[in-house]
Amino acid sequence: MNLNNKHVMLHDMSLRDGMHAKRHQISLDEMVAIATGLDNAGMPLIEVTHGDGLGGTSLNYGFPAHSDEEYLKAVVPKMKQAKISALLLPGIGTVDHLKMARDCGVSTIRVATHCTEADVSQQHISASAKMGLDTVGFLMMAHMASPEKMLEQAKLMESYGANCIYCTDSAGYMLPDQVTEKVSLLRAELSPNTEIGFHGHHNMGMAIANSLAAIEAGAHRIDGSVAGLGAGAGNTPLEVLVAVLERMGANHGIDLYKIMDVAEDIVVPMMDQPIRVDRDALTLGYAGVYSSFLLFAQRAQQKYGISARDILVELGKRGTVGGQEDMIEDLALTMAKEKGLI
Ligand SMILES: C[C@H](O)CC(=O)C(=O)O
Ligand SMILES: [Mn+2]
Repeated sequence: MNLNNKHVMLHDMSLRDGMHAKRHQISLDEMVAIATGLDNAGMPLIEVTHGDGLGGTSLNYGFPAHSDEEYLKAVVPKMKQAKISALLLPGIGTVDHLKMARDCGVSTIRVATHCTEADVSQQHISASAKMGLDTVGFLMMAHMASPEKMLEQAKLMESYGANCIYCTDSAGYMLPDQVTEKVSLLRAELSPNTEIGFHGHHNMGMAIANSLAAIEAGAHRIDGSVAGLGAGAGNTPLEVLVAVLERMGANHGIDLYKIMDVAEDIVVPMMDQPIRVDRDALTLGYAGVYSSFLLFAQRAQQKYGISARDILVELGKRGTVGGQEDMIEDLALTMAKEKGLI
């Protein structure tokens, strides 16, 4: 693989996907400390919001320590060079949330839908594009759609005004060949002005390999998080990816030692649990389950005595997708009844 002189734009997820791993309880001081460290290390783009995007605060998704607005107002003014992005899932976030984020100084809006439901993104993508924001279409659970289906959905998002389309491996299920197939088709068939991005999860230990495959196939924006702070076994660990890109001669613009220090000195000490490929996280990847279901399944295990692994396998069989968090407890309850545990 030759990535020599390839230009890669890294996008940090610690303060958004990492919110899942922290049950949305990151403090304002922690947010500012991580964002400032990343800014100093040269990170060009940092995502800040509830784990489920703008407006995610709810019983279904979890109540955060602070509102999106409080987080954004704390972080944005402290940035010297980094820009801030916000995620928005139609049905959770509204156009009012989008305006609030713009008013707080957010430069990039990423509108996320399940990989076969891009048509629900029209209102938010066009509103963001009309506001002149960097507008990204984020196709989640990409392993559940064929490359052709992904392309069809990506074209919809492009037609609504997105200037970048993401292939999002929400379940950490994909293998490098599948990433290559999907990203190459998007790169070949979308407008040359439309950027391609890749968002990986490390549930099968493939996040670095998948990110490299995506870059080789034409992706320019690559998501990851410091020390992997993110849902499931975490996102692509950025300090590791930076070291690999450095060795491969790619242009990433990040100071390796500075990002290593953010990982080791700030992020790892604030983790509630080690973020690693343990048996539950591995099950997410193996069974193709949405990474943010991990802690929900583990809580259901505590409550009903059914192993998180069994719950996750069943969720995979049923083809559950993001937004169906309420089904996890329901399923655990049914399984516990069937086993005579309650
Ligand atoms: C709302 C999700 O956490 C978005 C994401 O990061 C993914 O699908 O992966
Ligand atoms: Mn994710």
